[in-house]
Amino acid sequence: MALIELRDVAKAYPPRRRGGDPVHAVDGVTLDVAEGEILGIVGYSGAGKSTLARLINALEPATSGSVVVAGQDLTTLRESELQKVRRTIGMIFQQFNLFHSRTVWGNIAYPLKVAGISATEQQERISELLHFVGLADKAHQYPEQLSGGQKQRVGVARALASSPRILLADEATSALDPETTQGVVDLLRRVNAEFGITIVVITHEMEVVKNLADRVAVMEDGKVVESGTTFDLFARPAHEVTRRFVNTVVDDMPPASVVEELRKRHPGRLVTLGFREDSASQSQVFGAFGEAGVGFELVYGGMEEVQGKTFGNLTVELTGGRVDEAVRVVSGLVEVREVR
Ligand SMILES: Nc1ncnc2c1ncn2[C@@H]1O[C@H](COP(=O)(O)OP(=O)(O)OP(=O)(O)O)[C@@H](O)[C@H]1O
Repeated sequence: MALIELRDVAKAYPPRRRGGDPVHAVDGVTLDVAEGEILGIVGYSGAGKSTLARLINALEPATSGSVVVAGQDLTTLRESELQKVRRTIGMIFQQFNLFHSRTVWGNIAYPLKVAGISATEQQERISELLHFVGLADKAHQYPEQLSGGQKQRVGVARALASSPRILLADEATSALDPETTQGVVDLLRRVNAEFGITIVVITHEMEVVKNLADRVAVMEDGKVVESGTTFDLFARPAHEVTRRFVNTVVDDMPPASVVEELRKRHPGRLVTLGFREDSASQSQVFGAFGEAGVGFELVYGGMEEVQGKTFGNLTVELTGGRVDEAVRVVSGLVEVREVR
């Protein structure tokens, strides 16, 4: 059984104006998150990602459908039972949400105090967590003395303090620069690998999804429009929204503005070759061009690695030789699209 099971879940808010329509923030979502998995939830602003997170961590009730976390159907639980479920879920946020008047130590101690953990145990746990997130030397500093990346590390340590089974990260890296983001992504991978904690990452940053998630669900207008393994989604995005997200980090065909520039320098035939893990290799494809006496030059695109598998879209200029015959042969090996 999955650790999180959403079945036809909907959340509607009252109309914004009197006489208006209700806002369907989440609209019929069915989704499973397996124990130990890292799921990315991607979508533009207003797609319903944060609302879905609030349904999973029992901060709000669903309007309809069922939300089952660790075998418990949240829609049937009393408040005291919901509180227990909330304790199994840690959260980290875009703005870190640290207590500014408490030190790093005090921030991490807070959930432990609330849970009534003894002072000795608190000491031990906090010191362990500080080492884990690499902030042992910052215990007595205040959040304002820390960088964004360090603040988020405190956020992670505080979320882990109560030993959750699930960590929900809501745009947790969106306020950080790319290098710091990668540091937090690496930390979250360790959280998952070393403690087996299931992670749900809500983000609009595809670089984060690419480097962190096992599986991805793409949301639009409150619905999951596409889901699959991270590799499949990146290598073969089916829905328009997915394609737009994937194209922020993976080159597809060159866009019109680039084609115009390419044409000035490359008068030959331009084709985009789509390499996938189960298609032919680059040496087979370029060998076929060579055999037909066709010259080729790479002019746009590149190869990507996702989940340890490579794929990519390479646009090449073909010149001379038996080009039609070569393109026919290569079409049987990889996906070939003409650039016009
Ligand atoms: N408490 C609320 N009351 C009324 N409408 C809400 C409430 N919370 C969210 N909404 C609406 O529900 C829709 C989905 O919002 P949500 O915040 O879940 O989207 P999101 O994908 O997380 O976007 P963002 O990244 O901008 O937060 C939006 O139209 C939003 O205005």
